[in-house]
Amino acid sequence: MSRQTEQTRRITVPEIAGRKGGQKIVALTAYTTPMAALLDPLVDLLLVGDSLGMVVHGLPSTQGVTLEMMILHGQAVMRGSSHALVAVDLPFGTYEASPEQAFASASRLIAETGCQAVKLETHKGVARTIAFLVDRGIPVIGHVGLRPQASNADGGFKAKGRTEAERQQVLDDATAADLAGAFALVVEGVAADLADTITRNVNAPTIGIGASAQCDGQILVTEDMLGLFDWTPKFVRRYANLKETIQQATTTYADDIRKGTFPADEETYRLGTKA
Ligand SMILES: Nc1nc(=O)c2c([nH]1)NC[C@@H]1CN(c3ccc(C(=O)N[C@@H](CCC(=O)O)C(=O)O)cc3)CN21
Ligand SMILES: CC(C)C(=O)C(=O)O
Ligand SMILES: [Mg+2]
Repeated sequence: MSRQTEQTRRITVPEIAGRKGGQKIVALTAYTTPMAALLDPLVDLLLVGDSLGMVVHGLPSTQGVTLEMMILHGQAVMRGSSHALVAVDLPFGTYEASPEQAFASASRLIAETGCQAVKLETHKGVARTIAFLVDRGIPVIGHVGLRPQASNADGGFKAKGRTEAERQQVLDDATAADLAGAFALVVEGVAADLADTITRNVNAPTIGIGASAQCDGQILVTEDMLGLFDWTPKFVRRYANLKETIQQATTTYADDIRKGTFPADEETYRLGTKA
């Protein structure tokens, strides 16, 4: 047996690509080493999403996220994981100008973090950039439908598929990314029947977020799923209430300090004194 098969081995790009119509892809976002370490054995794919700008840095949108931020968090997630495939988002302004700009940014993400793939928000014009990266050995996940980096142009975060023209646009974006060689497609915030049509019409597995259960996998922002926030998009299911857990723990900690019961004897060093 080779050393690699004895140890845990990361899920590969071809393994995720091969999940079309098969076992569902389980994906979550991760931004830090400890969270990555907790999620890693339980999921197939960890995404270092540019949502980290909003979720951990308090920005109002994802447009202020830099490549340096993505590299720092990508490195942290790689240190905490050994099983899941790790993909990192290309942030706003680091790939749209040209395929060459995209290659420079994507190759830095791969080289400096060790991640296996990059994700970019895609419309028809980005398809030739996807082909350019894929031709040069960089696996790409496309992201269609609600594109948070386009929130200024869209007038906010708007679900897609309200008009026939919009439905055709999103389907064209998805088909173009698929033909350009994306190995998976995130489909965000689209009408369920449109997500189904996309899933049936592309070769790449689709990973839904606010899309449809017919997608080949699902992703959520981990902090949303764990119940850290009061408001979340409609598509989030809360699987825990960490906000309440953290507030209760902190309230008890504060009470103990104020009462003088923390730290106790067993939490205190009594080192004695040597002669
Ligand atoms: N915490 C968090 N979760 C996310 O899923 C997420 C982020 N942050 N930041 C980056 C993007 C932004 N996302 C968003 C943000 C807002 C809506 C939103 O307002 N949705 C409305 C839809 C309104 C409509 O019908 O068009 C909703 O009510 O769900 C959706 C996705 C998804 N991403
Ligand atoms: C929500 C996912 C798909 C994402 O792009 C992000 O976290 O930035
Ligand atoms: Mg993103």
